[in-house]
Order: sequence, then C-alpha cells, then structure tokens
Amino acid sequence: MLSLLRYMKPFRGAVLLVLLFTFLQTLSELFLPTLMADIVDKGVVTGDIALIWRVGGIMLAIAAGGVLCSIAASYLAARSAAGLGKILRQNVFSHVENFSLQEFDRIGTASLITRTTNDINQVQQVTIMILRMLVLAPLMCIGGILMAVSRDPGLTTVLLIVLPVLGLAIFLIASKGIPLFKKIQVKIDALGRVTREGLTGMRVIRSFNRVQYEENRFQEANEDLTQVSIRVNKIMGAMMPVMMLVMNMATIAIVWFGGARIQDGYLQVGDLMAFLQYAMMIMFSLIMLSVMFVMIPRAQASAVRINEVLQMQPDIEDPKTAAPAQKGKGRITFQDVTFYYPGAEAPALSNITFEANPGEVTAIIGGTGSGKSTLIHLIPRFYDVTSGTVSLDGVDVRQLTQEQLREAIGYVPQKALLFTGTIAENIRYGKEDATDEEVARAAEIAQADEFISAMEGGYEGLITQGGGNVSGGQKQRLSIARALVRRPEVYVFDDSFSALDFKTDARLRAALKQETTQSTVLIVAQRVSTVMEADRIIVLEEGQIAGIGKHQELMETSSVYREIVASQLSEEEIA
Ligand SMILES: Nc1ncnc2c1ncn2[C@@H]1O[C@H](COP(=O)(O)OP(=O)(O)OP(=O)(O)O)[C@@H](O)[C@H]1O
Repeated sequence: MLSLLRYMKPFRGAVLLVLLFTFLQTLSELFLPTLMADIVDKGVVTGDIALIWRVGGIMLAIAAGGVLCSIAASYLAARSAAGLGKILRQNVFSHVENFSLQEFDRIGTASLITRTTNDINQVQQVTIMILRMLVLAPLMCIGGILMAVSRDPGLTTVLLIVLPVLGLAIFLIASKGIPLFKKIQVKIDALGRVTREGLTGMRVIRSFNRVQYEENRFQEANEDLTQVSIRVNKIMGAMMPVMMLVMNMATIAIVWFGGARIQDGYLQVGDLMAFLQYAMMIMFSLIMLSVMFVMIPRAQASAVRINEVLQMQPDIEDPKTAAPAQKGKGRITFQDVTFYYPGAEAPALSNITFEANPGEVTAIIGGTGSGKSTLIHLIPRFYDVTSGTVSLDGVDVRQLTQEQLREAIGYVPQKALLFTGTIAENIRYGKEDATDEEVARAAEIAQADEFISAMEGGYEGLITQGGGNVSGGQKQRLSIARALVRRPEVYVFDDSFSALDFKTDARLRAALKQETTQSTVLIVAQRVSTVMEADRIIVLEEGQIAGIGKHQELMETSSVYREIVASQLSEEEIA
C-alpha cells in the first residue's frame, strides 16, 4: 500500500491541507466539552447569564469552524484519492499494454480487469479514510485522555479498565475478519472469469445447450462470493453492537462513580459532563482506529495485486541501443530457431531454418498443433525465441525497437478481431492517416468492397462490439484490409483465408499477388489450394520442418506433404 502512495505526489499540497484541516477540526472538538463545563459550572450554577451567552457564542463559533474544517478536509481527501485512482488506473493500463503474451497468459485477462477496476477502487476508498483518520483518531484519543485527566484524574481509573476491554474486543473481531477480506478479492476474480466466458462465449454456449451449465457455474461463483461476504459482514456487524455495549457500560460506570465523586466534593457537574464526552471521544477514536486496521489489510490485499502487475517486467523489451532505423526490403530469416512455451517440457518449435524473401510468397502448412501460429508469432516478437535468431533484413528482431519492427509488418491474426467503430476506422487502424482512396483500395484487394457498399452507411457503417454484426468471412476480409492499408514490407497471414469460400479465396490471392510484388508474404494455411502456388512451402510436423520447397518438389520428396495433399485434393487437382 505504501509503495502505491508514491503516486500521491501530485496531490502533496492537498494532502497537507487535509492534515491541517483535520488537526484544526480535532482541536475544536476537543475544546467544546471544556467550554460546556464552564457554562454549567460557572454560568448555570451561579446564574451568570452573561457568561452563558458569551461562552455559548464562543462554542458556536468554534463548532462552526470545526464543521468548515471537516468539510474542507473531506472534500480535499476525496479529490486526492480520486486523483490517485485515476493515475493508478492509467499506469496499470499503460503498463499492461506493454506486456508480451506471456504476461497475459500468467495473470489472466479477467484478473487484469478486476485489478484495474475493483482493486484500485478499494485502494481509493481506503485512501480517503486514511487521510481523514490518520490525524483525527490518534489526536482525538491522546487529546481526549489528557483532557479527561485534567477534569478528574481519579475518574480516569474507569477508562483504565474499559479501554483494554474495548481493545481486546476489536482485536478478536478484526483478526477473524481480515483474512476473509483477502479471500473476497480472489472470489471476485473467479466471478469475473466466469462472467467473461459466459458472455463472450454466448453463441457456443447456446448451440451446445450449455446455458443451464453456465448458469450453474455462475451461480456457484456468485454463491461463493456471497457466502464469504456474508461471513465478513456478520463478523464486522458484530463489531458495532459490541462497541456500543462497552461504551454504554462505560457511561453507566462514569456516571455512577462520577456521581459519588460530586457528592464527595471532588468534582463538579459540568466537569462530569465534559468527562463523559471525552470518554466517548476516546472510545470513538479507538473504533475509528479499529475500522482503519480492518480496512487497511483489505486495501493491502488489493495493493499487492496492483503492485504485482506494475512490477511485472515485460519479458519482451526494447534493446538499450536499437539498430538504426532503415527502410529495408523485408527479408525474414529464421536461423536454427527453437522455442519453448514457458513451463513446457517439449519445444513447440525446433531447429527451424528458412528464409522468406521480398517478392515471394512463403507458405507454412501442417496439421493442427504443428506449430504454425507459434512460428509466425516469433516474427513480430509476440514471444522471443529460446535459441537461434529471427531476423528482418539481416538484423536480429531483438535488436530493433518493437515499434520499428512492427511498423514493417502487416499482421492478420487467425481470429479476426474488429473494434467498435466504423468500417473505415477499423481499416485505418492499420494506418492512421490513410486517405479515403487508400482505405477503399485496401478493401478492394481484400474483396471487401462489395459487402461494404451493400452495408447500411457503407464505409461509415458501424461495427458493433467485437464485430458481432459482420460474418466471419467479412471480419477476416476487413482485418486483411487493415493490414493491406499500411503497405508494409512483410505480410503475415495466420490462417486468414479459412473463412472464405474457394472463389473469394482465389480472387483475393490473385489481387494480393499484384499488390505484394515487392513484399515478403508469409501465409499460414490449412488448405493445400491456398499454398500450392507459393514460391516456397514449409511443411511443419510437431514443431519441425518436415519438408521445404515448391509444390511439385514436395510432392516428390515429402511424404508428410503428400499425405496432406491426398487428404484434400482429388486426383485431377493433384495432377
Ligand atoms: N500460449 C501457449 N502456451 C503454451 N502452449 C501453447 C500456447 N499456444 C500454443 N501452445 C502449444 O504449442 C503447440 C503449437 O501450437 P500452434 O498454435 O502454433 O499450432 P498451429 O499449427 O498454429 O495449430 P492450428 O492450425 O490448430 O492453429 C501446440 O501443441 C499448443 O498446445
């Protein structure tokens, strides 16, 4: 928690004012009972009306000042805490944006969302409380004790008995509640995960009639969270009545013994009234402190989770001194590349060596799980190689900044992803300053212009969240257009034609061929017809190259390739 407070720096002035105003507010509250005692003992008892008016007026002024200080302190504390929340959310989000896929795999998207929202909220709430109570509670407690002793040291014995009892009760309750607060955050994560899967996977859930199953899963996570929350609240709920009981008993004891002391002439009525108020203040300040001690560990659990994200060093970083920027041709070279996913025992890729040249199409084919996507994920450095090198125009990709590298690449993912916004905005995602002509031309090559024109609004037509209002094939074509509009040196298509019918696939590849005469094109595909005409076909099997060459060569030399071809094409097509 403390380490997060460094983000409070911009609000240093406001925090100092909060402390100052709270200090003044506490002083005013500590002063009021003494004045009241004066009114009773010196005014009411002696019938001095003028003194009652005068001291009453002073009391009113001090009380008003206290209220103003309290309002100002609360306002500034809330503002500073809200500012802290904003800065934290911004920092976490920006930091996460730099994560490689490994860090995402490690923490999980649902947990990252909870940490950016709910956890930061917890810290924000507790910061307000700490700012307000940090000065108020201890000052009120110590000041109250001093003032009480100054009224009647003898009566203070009652407090010596009551306060430890109160402290013990607080300790017992808090020690039961605090561990449960930590549990709550984990349960919120779990609920977030189920909710996310349930909502994003709605189509699959419905088609497999798993609605009831998902509802049960949600109910289980929800019930789990509810039960822990109820347990915490039961324990914390017990806190108030126990405190009130102790406080009421203390009041009775003070009045009882105080009455006796008044009779014996040690104490005046006004003093007893003031003493009672100070005793209340002391006990309230203890309750405030206890609430703080309960809330801080709760926020601490959240702070640890936020810090975990902030301190996580992305595995993939830019080199300290990047290779000089140069506009190359886009030659991609894999030199003896081996790659293990973190924690995996077997490599996903081993000893991969090949070169993909500008003006050529290099296709990668292989069974599912053979490592095709993994291989091309190494080019834009979504992951780094375990050994060997991947280079762009002879420069190791690790020597380039991620921006330099990715600027040279037009990547079309296996699972097409669109953003909420217009069609044109989605295509322009590839090149912010693309002209309308460039956008239209990219769409034309991607065979998307026809369906765009047919859509309501054309290029200004809206894509709903996640691209829900376009078909799978249309989504793929828009994400191809997004890559085409940047006219990069290297095109990487990860199984990006799979949702297209054969005719559209062929038309698109023909248009692409004309567009990419100068570029390096890498195509991952399952269909032989998509790769047959490639200049180089790499056949992958279990992460290794099982053959490399043109279609005809591979038909003669690679049994794996022949098997794939035989499973997809008829005799005439093969011939
Ligand atoms: N994030 C990951 N963490 C751990 N292992 C992974 C991860 N992604 C893929 N793998 C493993 O690496 C291997 C290769 O996966 P990859 O996605 O590269 O296959 P692919 O050839 O592209 O398959 P497909 O054609 O089905 O997309 C698989 O065995 C898979 O289980």
